[in-house]
Amino acid sequence: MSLSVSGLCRTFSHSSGPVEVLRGVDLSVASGELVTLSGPSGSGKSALITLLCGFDQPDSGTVLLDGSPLTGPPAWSRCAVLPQSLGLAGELTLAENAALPLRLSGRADEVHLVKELLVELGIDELADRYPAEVSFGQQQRAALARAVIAGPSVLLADEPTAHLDQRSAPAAVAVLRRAADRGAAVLIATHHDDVHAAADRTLTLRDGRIAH
Ligand SMILES: Nc1ncnc2c1ncn2[C@@H]1O[C@H](COP(=O)(O)OP(=O)(O)OP(=O)(O)O)[C@@H](O)[C@H]1O
Repeated sequence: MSLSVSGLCRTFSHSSGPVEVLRGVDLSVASGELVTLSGPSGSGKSALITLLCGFDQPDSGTVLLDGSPLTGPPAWSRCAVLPQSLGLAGELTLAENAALPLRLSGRADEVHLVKELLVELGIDELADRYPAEVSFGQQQRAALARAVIAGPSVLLADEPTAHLDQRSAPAAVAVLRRAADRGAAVLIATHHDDVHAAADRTLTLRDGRIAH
């Protein structure tokens, strides 16, 4: 599975008038590739990720998942996302949140994978706590576990190490890298050099387009 984007445009309306944030974004990420997306704050990285996972619709342009046009949020096993807002379910524990993609896709027999992943990310002792009972960085690692647990074909992550310290960030980067090594097309918006260092390529978003 690969991700291919062409001519993606998105303008937001503000009281001061329309703001053209994405002005013809073209990019592709192949299966097995980890690509990082850099760009100044406010350049549209999050807006782009939100379009790529089908949470928002572009004004024009196309998103292809393995050649098929994206028309709305795809199945989690096809395209998983770690959004900046995390979006954990507050009524589920961290372990239940991480296990959700497996349960929703009829793979409850694989929930043992959750424990391994939470150990690797250093949050296994918090497995039975609810999101409101842990720090934002701990929630972020649970959201990362949920994003990778079902082995998605396309993995999108928005600032996945933004709230992690130097002790916990390397494990998160290793989990993202392994997802690519297992065949996912991985696109990560980040400001962090340690994430860029794990990438096969880095793209820069500037003035609404991928800079060349
Ligand atoms: N839903 C929205 N409605 C209106 N404006 C929006 C919306 N989403 C994003 N924007 C605007 O689009 C621009 C890009 O925002 P975005 O969050 O994508 O930037 P970013 O590159 O991810 O920034 P950062 O690195 O700070 O996270 C900003 O000017 C923002 O105000």
